[in-house]
Amino acid sequence: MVRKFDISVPASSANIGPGFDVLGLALASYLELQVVVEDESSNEDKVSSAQGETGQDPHGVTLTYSGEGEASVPKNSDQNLITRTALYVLRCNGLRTFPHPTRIHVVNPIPLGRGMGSSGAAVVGGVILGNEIGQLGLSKQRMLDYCLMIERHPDNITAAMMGGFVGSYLRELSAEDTARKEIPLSEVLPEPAGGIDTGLVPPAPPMDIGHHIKYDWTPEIKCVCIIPDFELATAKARGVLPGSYTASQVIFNLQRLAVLTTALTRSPPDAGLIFEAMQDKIHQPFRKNLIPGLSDVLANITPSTHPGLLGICISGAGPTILALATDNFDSIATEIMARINQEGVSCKARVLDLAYEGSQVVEK
Ligand SMILES: Nc1ncnc2c1ncn2[C@@H]1O[C@H](COP(=O)(O)OP(=O)(O)O)[C@@H](O)[C@H]1O
Ligand SMILES: N[C@@H](CCOP(=O)(O)O)C(=O)O
Repeated sequence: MVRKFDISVPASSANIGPGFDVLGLALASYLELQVVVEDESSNEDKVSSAQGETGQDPHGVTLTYSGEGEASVPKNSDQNLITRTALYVLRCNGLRTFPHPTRIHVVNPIPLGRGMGSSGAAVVGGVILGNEIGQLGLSKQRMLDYCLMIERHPDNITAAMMGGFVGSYLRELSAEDTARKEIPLSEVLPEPAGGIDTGLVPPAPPMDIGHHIKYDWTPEIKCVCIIPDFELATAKARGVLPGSYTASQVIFNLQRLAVLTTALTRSPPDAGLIFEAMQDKIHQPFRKNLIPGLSDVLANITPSTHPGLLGICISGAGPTILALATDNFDSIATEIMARINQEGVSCKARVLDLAYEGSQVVEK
């Protein structure tokens, strides 16, 4: 029996200024996994026979790619983030490998390492892939737990899984569950073992790690994404943040966060309110120097210089810059790009709507 299905997962923009590790917007640009499973009955330990037949992939998966990351991402199923994540989900649920043969074609429009949630989308796609391949029947809420074992900040993951404009937090866990959540990534996603199945069962996630709420969104607001032509690993951009903050820095952000989540639901949006509510003291001041031209952009492009603009922030960990706007999208993008170009960095712009629905599986 042949089963064919597509999984689509939206890009995302996290933080939106003051909501560091809290707010996420799902963006209408989708990572797509086109999956063909030719024999669903063979999901047993067939690692060695699969290896023998394909001669290449340790799990007998044919993984092909087009789009962003085509040249650079690993195509081996035990190295690729999407398939490693799916293997993690399968192994937590008593299945050792993919059914053989499995073919996966990835179409990826989300640029890697730019702050548009490429790794979050890959992790969400991988968890959904594991759920579908293993026919596990996990709910989206339970799948979020698996995602959060791999990417520990809930903002991108929740937006990519659930869609829309979301706020999320990680639940405080019991001592026992905290220990399980802190398990090193290498144990959750074991390093490639050259196809040798050690039989180890990875730690399953605690139940209900992340909670979220989906806010309304004013549909006339679009996301103008200015994407510089260089990668900034999220780990590096988290590495420049301080270990502690003053009360005034924290209060500054809390005040704005409380206003911003409702301000973005009102029509017509109040540009003066939103612009100020998108200011931040928790991450942007420390990351600014990693993005040439950003200080200039933040200081000089405002709703009074550019009607239609509502606010500007770093998208996720950067280097993409996110401008929320209701009008004049092209002129806002051109002005931001010019200031980044002045620093010798080229960039491109994309104007995106919100992805209201989040991740989806479509049977073919
Ligand atoms: N579609 C994908 N397939 C495989 N790996 C991916 C994919 N997308 C992202 N990754 C992995 O995630 C890394 C980028 O993650 P990260 O630094 O968090 O940036 P981003 O802001 O884009 O999420 C890539 O270098 C790659 O290792
Ligand atoms: N809250 C995180 C978000 C990272 O998003 P990404 O799209 O850059 O992976 C952070 O700011 O570090």
